[in-house]
Amino acid sequence: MTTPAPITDPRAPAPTSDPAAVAALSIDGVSHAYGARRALMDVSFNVAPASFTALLGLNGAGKSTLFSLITRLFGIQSGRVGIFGHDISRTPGEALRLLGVVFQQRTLDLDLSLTQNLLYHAALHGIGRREAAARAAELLGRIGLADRAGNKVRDLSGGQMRRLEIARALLHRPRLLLLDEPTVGLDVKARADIISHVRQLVTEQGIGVLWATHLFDEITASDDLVVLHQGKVLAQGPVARVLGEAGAPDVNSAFMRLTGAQTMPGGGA
Ligand SMILES: Nc1ncnc2c1ncn2[C@@H]1O[C@H](COP(=O)(O)OP(=O)(O)OP(=O)(O)O)[C@@H](O)[C@H]1O
Repeated sequence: MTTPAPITDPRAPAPTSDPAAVAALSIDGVSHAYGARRALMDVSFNVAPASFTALLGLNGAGKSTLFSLITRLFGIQSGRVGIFGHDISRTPGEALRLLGVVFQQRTLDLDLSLTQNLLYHAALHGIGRREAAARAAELLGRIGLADRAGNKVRDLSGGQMRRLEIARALLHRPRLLLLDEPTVGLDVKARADIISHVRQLVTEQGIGVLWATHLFDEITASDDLVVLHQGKVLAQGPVARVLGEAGAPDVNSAFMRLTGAQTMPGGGA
């Protein structure tokens, strides 16, 4: 992959005297219920710009529900979600323009080429065809798939499809990227490639990342961590602080102590 150029998007939020003061994502007192089933209870946390925040939780913790609220698939029942200070309920256009998403389920059209998938998505964002073609070519180069541009997506491996989905999520140059368990079903090498690619987006382009996972080994000491369990945030902050507060030597043990779990969500599978 080539070194990406920094993004200079005129639609990025106006700089403030302290840009770090504006969270890439702010979740403030968000609750959600499916009928009588309460999926999220008073969830609050922030994702800083240029940070990698891991949202760690077992199946059913509420991660996908939270993503559905942030992306406005579901209406917000209570609480507030902001993206770079834009309330997603009150100014959704401004907020969503700054957001890129990779959903848990693949959403590529398998019978279209890689380029066609990207151009289709760019058109949905109102990006002109010439500009879209240039961005698509650049992004395919970055994910090492330039030589496959005209191939059908059906012929890609699972890891290559994921990389293409990440490229697609970046086409409109978002400043915040959400990924919902993006390495599920991938082999060890493909997982490592995806994680290192996304970490590069943080360090080289300043993108704020929220990475939902149930796998401890995807989390590193320099990350921010949110532990979500049965719809509640049990701990949050830099990994070192969470470990200190839990009195645990590693994320695995901290998770066990915080949740009282007897079995672990997985560390390497
Ligand atoms: N459409 C729905 N109708 C009713 N209950 C739902 C619905 N979607 C999710 N739930 C419930 O809400 C809770 C949170 O589920 P959610 O899918 O958000 O968790 P998750 O952490 O993303 O887990 P997974 O990784 O398995 O998707 C679970 O108890 C789940 O059964």
